[in-house]
Amino acid sequence: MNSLVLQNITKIYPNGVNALKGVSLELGNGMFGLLGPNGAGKSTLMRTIAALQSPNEGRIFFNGTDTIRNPQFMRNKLGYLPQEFGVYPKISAQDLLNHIAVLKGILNNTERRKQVEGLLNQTNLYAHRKKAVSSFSGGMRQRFGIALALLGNPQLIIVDEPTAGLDPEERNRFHNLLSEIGEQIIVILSTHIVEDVSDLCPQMAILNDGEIVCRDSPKTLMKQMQGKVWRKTIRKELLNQYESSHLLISSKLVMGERIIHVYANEKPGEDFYPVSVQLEDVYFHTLKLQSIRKEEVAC
Ligand SMILES: Nc1ncnc2c1ncn2[C@@H]1O[C@H](COP(=O)(O)OP(=O)(O)OP(=O)(O)O)[C@@H](O)[C@H]1O
Repeated sequence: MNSLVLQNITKIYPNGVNALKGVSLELGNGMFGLLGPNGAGKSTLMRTIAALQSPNEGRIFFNGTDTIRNPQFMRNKLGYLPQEFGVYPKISAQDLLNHIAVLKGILNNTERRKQVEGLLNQTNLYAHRKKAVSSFSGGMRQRFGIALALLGNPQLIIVDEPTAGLDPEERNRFHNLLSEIGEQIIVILSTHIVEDVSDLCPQMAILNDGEIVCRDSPKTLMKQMQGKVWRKTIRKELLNQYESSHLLISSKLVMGERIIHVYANEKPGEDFYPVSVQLEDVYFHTLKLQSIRKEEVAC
């Protein structure tokens, strides 16, 4: 069993942005979802875990080794699929994988060929192995990114915003791929897409404004809110009114109708109906409570 322990990670960029404010987390094998809005600090945290940048304070242990003091230990064990890959060279998928495998220290030809072919198969790219990665679709690039990340049998995989921009079919394929690899090692999935976490991750945390504001299993979090989320269809001009009189956690258009979800211990009024709680309710409720707390502190 692998273990990743973060203790009190703080990151302040040179421009003064305090992107992480004392983040502590403990993870074991399996898929872990790190959910948070844009700017919450997810990529900063992923880059810090990946030993691509140092925190100002705090410690990180992977399988007992301090990886801030010994970043190479982490780099040898890590597969990282960053949010943006930059520009791919115009060489074939197979050649690029082969090249990176050499850089990762897989020098034995037979072993390298076996890994490269295995990964092209696993990511469903074998038929496209001779094509340039620069000609791949978004979904194929993401799967190729996973193949790159898996070279060298890493013990920890970090995927940062992997499904943004993928169509539903590619997203599904990508999910299947991730869940296949997620059992024997630690996989951290950093995303602002709630469904990615609810579909894939038995454990999760919400990061908001540089702080972990909740950490549990999606199941437990949803269960805690069961019976306390209510739905109502309203006229759109009444939205502000409901916002000031209820703890409104979300409002969206469904087939042209404005549907609101509110949090309340008891039925909050006429025409409200109980909702089968989804992770999205947990997420928006958590963010809403945070913003209320911040407003109270500011007053
Ligand atoms: N290199 C940097 N220098 C200065 N500030 C930065 C740098 N990288 C990120 N930030 C700032 O740190 C905060 C957290 O950014 P980060 O990219 O980690 O968040 P995120 O949750 O990954 O968001 P997104 O999903 O939009 O990428 C933001 O305010 C961002 O502007």
